[in-house]
Amino acid sequence: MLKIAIPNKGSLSEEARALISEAGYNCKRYSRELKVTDVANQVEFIFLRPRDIAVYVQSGIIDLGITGRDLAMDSESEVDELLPLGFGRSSFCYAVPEESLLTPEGFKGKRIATSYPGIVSRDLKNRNIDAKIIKLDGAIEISINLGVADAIADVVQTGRTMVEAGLRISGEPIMVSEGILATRKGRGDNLTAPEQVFIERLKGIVVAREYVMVEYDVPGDVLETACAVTPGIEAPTVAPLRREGWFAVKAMARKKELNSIMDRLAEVGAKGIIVTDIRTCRL
Ligand SMILES: Nc1ncnc2c1ncn2[C@@H]1O[C@H](COP(=O)(O)OP(=O)(O)OP(=O)(O)O)[C@@H](O)[C@H]1O
Ligand SMILES: O=P(O)(O)OC[C@H]1O[C@H](OP(=O)(O)OP(=O)(O)O)[C@H](O)[C@@H]1O
Ligand SMILES: [Mg+2]
Repeated sequence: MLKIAIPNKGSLSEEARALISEAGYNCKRYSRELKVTDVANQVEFIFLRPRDIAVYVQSGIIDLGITGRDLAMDSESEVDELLPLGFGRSSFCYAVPEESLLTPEGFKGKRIATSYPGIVSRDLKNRNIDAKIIKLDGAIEISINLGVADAIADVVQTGRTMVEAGLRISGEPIMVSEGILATRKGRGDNLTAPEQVFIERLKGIVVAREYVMVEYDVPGDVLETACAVTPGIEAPTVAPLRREGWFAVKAMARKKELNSIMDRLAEVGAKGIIVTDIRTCRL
């Protein structure tokens, strides 16, 4: 039976379960079960600490796992990223007190607090800087205030926690992260049929979340201009309207470009522009 690990708590947990349910699998926990078996799909979902998932995946005990790219990197496990999942997006950054001029280049001999010692020690090594890493479990932002560190390295999403702690980001982000689907290193070209089905279903949803379906009516003389605004994936669908010289156009478009696309369509004379979400897709 296919064994898939899901974070049992933390930022990735809820979205991972929602994605898997949307893909037609049953991973519903009623209380604190460590495993849920989806008999119909022959999959065993195992609930693990997100930080441990890459370690299990590397060993081959678990076939596939959802974790954070930063957590996988920190654990120094030998895993391959099969699919970025589009949630749990964050940057991993150094920060120092707002008034401090300290930059990562000046970290020699300083104390850096983090819960990601693997990432930080590797980064400091790349920079050829000898600093002391203080390993803490959480609430990293307060550590400078409490006097145990001179700088920190932590996850930044909105940046609110850092600002509230009176800190500012120092230097470029060390890495950007999001939830990922991982497998043991080198297995990527050698996946079983049930694993491929699982990946394709997840990919369908992850891609669909980035796109919308745009439909509109347009007069023939500006059809080409409008199609250039919504080229779709292959090409837009164009059908004649029951109105002389008018056409209906339908195409997928990137969600983040949507408002500018609508502005441009309206400008060229498109009417009845309708946008709908796509739940899942196979491109
Ligand atoms: N505020 C956040 N927004 C988005 N992603 C986040 C956020 N905080 C942590 N992450 C991501 O979630 C993963 C860490 O999950 P983990 O469960 O270990 O920490 P957590 O969400 O801080 O949970 P907890 O602190 O409750 O243990 C990492 O991949 C990290 O980049
Ligand atoms: O940039 P922001 O939007 O403020 O989010 C980032 C914060 O969120 C997480 O903390 P969490 O709430 O999980 O607490 P923790 O530090 O104890 O892990 C992370 O460790 C940062 O502290
Ligand atoms: Mg946390």
